[in-house]
Amino acid sequence: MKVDGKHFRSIWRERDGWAIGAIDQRRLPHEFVVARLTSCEDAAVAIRDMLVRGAPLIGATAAYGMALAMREDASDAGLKRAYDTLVVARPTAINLKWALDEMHAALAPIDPVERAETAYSRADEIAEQDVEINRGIADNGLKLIEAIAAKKPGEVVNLLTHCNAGWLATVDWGTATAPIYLAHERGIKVHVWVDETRPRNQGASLTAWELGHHGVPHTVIPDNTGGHLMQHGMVDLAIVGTDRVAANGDVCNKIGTYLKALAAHDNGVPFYVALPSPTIDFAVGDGIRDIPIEQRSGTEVTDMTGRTADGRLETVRIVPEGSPVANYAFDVTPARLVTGLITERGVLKPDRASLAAAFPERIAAAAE
Ligand SMILES: CSC[C@H]1O[C@H](OP(=O)(O)O)[C@H](O)[C@@H]1O
Repeated sequence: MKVDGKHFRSIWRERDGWAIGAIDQRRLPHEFVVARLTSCEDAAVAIRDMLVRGAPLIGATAAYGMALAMREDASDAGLKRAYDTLVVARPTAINLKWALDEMHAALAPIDPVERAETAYSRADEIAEQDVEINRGIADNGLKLIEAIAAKKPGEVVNLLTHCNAGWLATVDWGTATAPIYLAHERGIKVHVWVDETRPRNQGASLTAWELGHHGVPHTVIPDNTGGHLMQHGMVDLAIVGTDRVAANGDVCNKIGTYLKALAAHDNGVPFYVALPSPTIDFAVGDGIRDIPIEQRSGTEVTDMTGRTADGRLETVRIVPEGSPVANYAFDVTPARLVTGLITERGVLKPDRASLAAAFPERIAAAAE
């Protein structure tokens, strides 16, 4: 999307045709730094350390990581090593394994001499497919915003989102933000309550940054504010992203999503989840039981990094030395709390039958 009027994507193939450029999201919002990935290991570290993050972008990065790997070693052993290196970079977003399986399916059957070129072509396809899918999510989610706007002509449609499911979490457009950007571009008055999303602050640092640079009105709020806003009729619609949707419609997303869904359910606020179909894991029948929840370093909770009054970036500790810390990166919202799933093929009920009807080819693949 736009950064000060200039169009950017979150990841791209460099002009040299082989290195990969990506926005280093750890440096935002204070610095706009572009990283250059030149090896499979670079791609794996970028995913693990959250230089890139967000389920679809993790998938695209892994795809390009396989392409970088094929430049290094296109043998069968090299292909397996690349897959095994990348697949463990982060455990929760299913897009990582989905992309690697897509790349493996394209590369394993062919002559190693053809693998590097084929890998870059398939990775490009995965990236372009993400943009196209998210544009479809925008169209389908826009209808929900338009329906609310029609009931309150001339007034602002107030949305709430959690974490960053914006264009920074994908190759472009975002998932939860895609309908918001399209509504804004269509002249609908929207305003977004942006959950700061402790401990990594993806909302405060990333969603606020991208909405601001695209000119979308928004307000950053502490994570615990959403319920109060919903009680007072200040949220018309909640839209979040997801890292994995189980076949039964359970939704895994950034920690705190479940609590927001409970508040929305209690206050009759529509709670939608926006996702591209690669985020659906038909192999998982029960999200709460089966989806692995990543636990990250405690320093993400004990420390905070920000800009000092004189412009320096500093990290400070906010938790007493010696206090134990737990850092669960995701939680699972049961399908019963989800109003609908906004996908590229329409807005679906969060249940097995609806997902299978919309994506029969994915059911067949999961059964193989
Ligand atoms: C469109 S997927 C975005 C999804 O990914 C985020 O997690 P992380 O920043 O740890 O990669 C968060 O769960 C978002 O909803």
